[in-house]
Amino acid sequence: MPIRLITEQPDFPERFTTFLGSKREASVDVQEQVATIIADVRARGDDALIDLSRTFDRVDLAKLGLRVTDAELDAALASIPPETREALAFAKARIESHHARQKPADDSYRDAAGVVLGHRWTSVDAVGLYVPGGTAAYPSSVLMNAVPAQVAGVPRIVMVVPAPDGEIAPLVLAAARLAGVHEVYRVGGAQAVAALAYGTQTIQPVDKIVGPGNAYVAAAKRQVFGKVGIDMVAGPSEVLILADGNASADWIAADLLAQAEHDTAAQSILITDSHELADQVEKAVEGMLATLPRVAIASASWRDHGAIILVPDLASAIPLVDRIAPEHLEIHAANADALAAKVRHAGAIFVGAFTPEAIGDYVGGTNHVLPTARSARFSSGLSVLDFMKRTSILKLDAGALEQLGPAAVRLAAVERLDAHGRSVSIRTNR
Ligand SMILES: NC(=O)c1ccc[n+]([C@@H]2O[C@H](COP(=O)([O-])OP(=O)(O)OC[C@H]3O[C@@H](n4cnc5c(N)ncnc54)[C@H](O)[C@@H]3O)[C@@H](O)[C@H]2O)c1
Ligand SMILES: N[C@H](CO)Cc1c[nH]c[nH+]1
Ligand SMILES: [Zn+2]
Repeated sequence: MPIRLITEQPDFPERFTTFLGSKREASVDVQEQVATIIADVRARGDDALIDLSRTFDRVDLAKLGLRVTDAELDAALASIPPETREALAFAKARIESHHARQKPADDSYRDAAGVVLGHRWTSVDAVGLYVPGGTAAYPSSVLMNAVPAQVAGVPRIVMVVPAPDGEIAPLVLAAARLAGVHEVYRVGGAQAVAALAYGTQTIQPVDKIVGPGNAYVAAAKRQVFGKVGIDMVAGPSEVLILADGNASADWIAADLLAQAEHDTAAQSILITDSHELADQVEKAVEGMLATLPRVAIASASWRDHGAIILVPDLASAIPLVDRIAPEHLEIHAANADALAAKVRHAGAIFVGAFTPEAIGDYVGGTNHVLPTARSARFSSGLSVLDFMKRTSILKLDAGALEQLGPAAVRLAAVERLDAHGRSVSIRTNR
C-alpha cells in the first residue's frame, strides 16, 4: 500500500517532511563500496574491470573482450526487425531536431568604452555515456545521451553498458551504431565510471561522463567529479501526477506503473483533490500490477515508495510539487497549462492527459535523462549544453585600456597585489 497523506490533517507538515527525506536506496554502504571499486580500477585497470564484471555481471570479459567491435555493432544493427529500426530512426530524428535548437550562439560586441566582449562555445573533446543495463535494456537512453553529444560536435563519444551474463541487448548496440557512437565497452556499474574517468589499458579516459544509472553509478559519478565533469545525478526514476476529479483512473494507474516498473527504488506519486479518484487509482494500480512482467519490481516500488496526497484544490498542490521537485510531472486537469506555468521545480512537465510521460521517454524529442531525488531544484535535464563549455573573450586597445586601467590599478592596490597593478600601469603610464 502506498502511503496516503492529507494536507488538511494536522500532522501533514511533519509527515510530508519525513516523506521527502526518506531514502529510497542505501547510501552509506554504496559510497564505501564504490570508493573501493574506483581505487581498484585505478590500481589494476583492465584486470579490475574483468574481476568486477565477473562478480557483478557474471561475465568473463577476458574471454569476450572489453570492447564491442565495429563488426558486432554492424551485426546488431542488421539483426533488428525493420519496424524497430524505423522506430529508432524516428525517435533519433525527433530528438535531433529538438536538440539542434539548443545549440548556443557565440557572442561578441564592442561596448561604449571600446572593449570587445564575448564568448565562444566549444564541445568537450571526449565524453563517456553511461547506458544502464542491469535489469532492463535502454536503447532509448543510448539515443538520449548520444544524439545531444553529436549535435554538440563532440569528436570522441564513448559508451559503456553492462553485459549481464555476457549479453547486451542487440537494440542497445544498434542504437549506438545508429547514433554514431565511436567506441562501446561492455562494462557497467561503478567500475565503468572509474574506467572512463581514470582510463585503463584499453579505455582511454574521457573529459565528462553523462547518463543515468543505479545507486552505484550515481555514487561513482559523484566520486569522480573533479577529475572529470558530470552532467547530474540521474538515479531511480520518479513521476508525480497532478490530477483533478475528472481524470481517468486507468490512465493515471498506467502512468504511475510506467515509472514503478523501472526499479524497486523508483517513486510514483499522485496528488489529487478528489478522494474518489484516489480510491479508483489505487484499485486500478492493484488490478494492473498483476498484468506486468516486472510485477515484482513495480509492486515493491509502489508499496515502499508510492504515495497519494490529497489536497483541497490543485492550486494548493503547487508548493508541494516544488518541494518534491519531481523528475517528471504529469498534469491531468482542465487547467493543465495554467498549473504547469506555476511550477518552478520539475525535470520535465507533461501537460494534459494526452501526454503520457512514456512519450517523452521515447519519441517526444525532449531528453529523458533528467534530474532525480529532488535535484530538479538546482539542475536540468541532459541537453546539448552538457557537452559544451563557454570561453569568454575580451579585447582592449590602447584607448580602451586607458579608460579601464585606473580602476583596475586602484583595486589591485587595495588587494595588495602590486604585480597586478603594474601589469596594467606599465601599459598606461608610457
Ligand atoms: N533518469 C533517467 O533518465 C533514467 C533512464 C533510464 C534508467 N534510469 C534508472 O537507471 C537505473 C538502472 O539501473 P540498473 O541496475 O538496471 O542498471 P545499471 O547499469 O545502472 O547498473 C548495473 C550495474 O550495477 C552494478 N551493481 C549491481 N549490484 C551491485 C553490487 N551489489 N555492488 C556493486 N555494483 C553493483 C553492476 O556493476 C552492474 O553492471 C534504474 O534506477 C532506472 O530507474 C534512469
Ligand atoms: N523513464 C526513464 C527516465 O526516468 C527513461 C526510460 C527509458 N526507457 C524507458 N524509460
Ligand atoms: Zn521510463
